[in-house]
Amino acid sequence: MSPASLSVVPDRITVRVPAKVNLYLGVGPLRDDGYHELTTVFQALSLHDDVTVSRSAELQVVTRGDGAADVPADASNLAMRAAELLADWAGVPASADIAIDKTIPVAGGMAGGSADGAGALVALARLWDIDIDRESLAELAADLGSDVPFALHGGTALGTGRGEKLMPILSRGECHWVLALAKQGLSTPTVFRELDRLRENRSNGGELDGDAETGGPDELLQALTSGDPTTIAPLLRNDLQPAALSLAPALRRTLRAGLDAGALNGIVSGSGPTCAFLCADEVDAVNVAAELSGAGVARAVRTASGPVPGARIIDAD
Ligand SMILES: C[C@@](CO)(OP(=O)(O)O)[C@H](O)COP(=O)(O)OP(=O)(O)OC[C@H]1O[C@@H](n2ccc(N)nc2=O)[C@H](O)[C@@H]1O
Ligand SMILES: Nc1ncnc2c1ncn2[C@@H]1O[C@H](COP(=O)(O)OP(=O)(O)O)[C@@H](O)[C@H]1O
Repeated sequence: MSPASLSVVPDRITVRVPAKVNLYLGVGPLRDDGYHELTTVFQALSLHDDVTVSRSAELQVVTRGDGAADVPADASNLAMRAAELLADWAGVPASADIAIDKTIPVAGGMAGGSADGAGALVALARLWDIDIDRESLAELAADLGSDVPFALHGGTALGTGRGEKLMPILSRGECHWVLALAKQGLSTPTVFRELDRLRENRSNGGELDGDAETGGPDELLQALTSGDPTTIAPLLRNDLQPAALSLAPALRRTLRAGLDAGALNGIVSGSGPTCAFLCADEVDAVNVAAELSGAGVARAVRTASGPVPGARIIDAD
């Protein structure tokens, strides 16, 4: 046997996967399949979950770290669903121990569950020695959830369809963020439903705060090529924000506190309730984070930067 054919498949693999923030989230009408048509600009952030897989006779998952108690340990865990989906695709038995180390807030609008699904796909493809091309992996990811393909992709990308169709975006420099984590999560489908309700209300003569009829993300895409945070900041937009604020009104105070602390701009991250503040540079981000912590408007405050790469193996033995 030649040395090459002895190529070793590791028994234990760790994949690191980033959280995301939507710099732009345009929500179109509700489709017949229950999803909304989106135009979104994702950025992957330096806040991550680590997914470690190792050999086992069964398939099981354990979650540790921030919010672990709120993550299901059964077949509904996105990492377990990823394992079943990949095993099915490859025709191999779905057996592995999966350990998730969470830093991404659960139900926080930062795609933590999606990150774990993407991480499990990448880690298990290696553990089970499955030869799968990027395109097929992205298709499996899209089956798991609208945000999962971006967790594989990372960087900065334009998402269309229900968010699963991706195009990389040219962006220069680094964005420095402060993240205000909330005590309680928000359910993504509930927030989309609330937006539909508010829009229905508006069409009957009511007002929908912050749902301005503006153009697409072209100006933001242009600003991202300049890499200047002061140009990017006023172009941040999230159509889900009025719905998240309607369900969690206390977030208005959080957003105000971030601006008072010196952030260039603040938005609800995706379906919320995490609030993301763009800062001028790393030093400003540390100062804003310190002041925001003191304001008592968040469960925890973190700093993060982006863009960072998507799901990648960081350890294998
Ligand atoms: C809102 C966003 C913005 O990036 O992320 P989060 O803030 O939740 O992380 C995403 O669209 C969430 O993506 P993801 O969390 O993968 O959602 P999915 O599992 O695909 O869908 C969960 C539910 O959200 C609603 N949904 C999701 C995506 C979409 N384009 N339209 C929708 O209406 C549907 O009710 C769907 O049944
Ligand atoms: N591995 C996982 N990590 C976090 N949540 C998960 C996971 N698997 C399933 N879930 C479920 O998905 C829901 C949404 O979680 P998450 O992806 O963290 O939030 P969001 O969709 O707001 O970004 C959670 O409330 C939880 O019930």
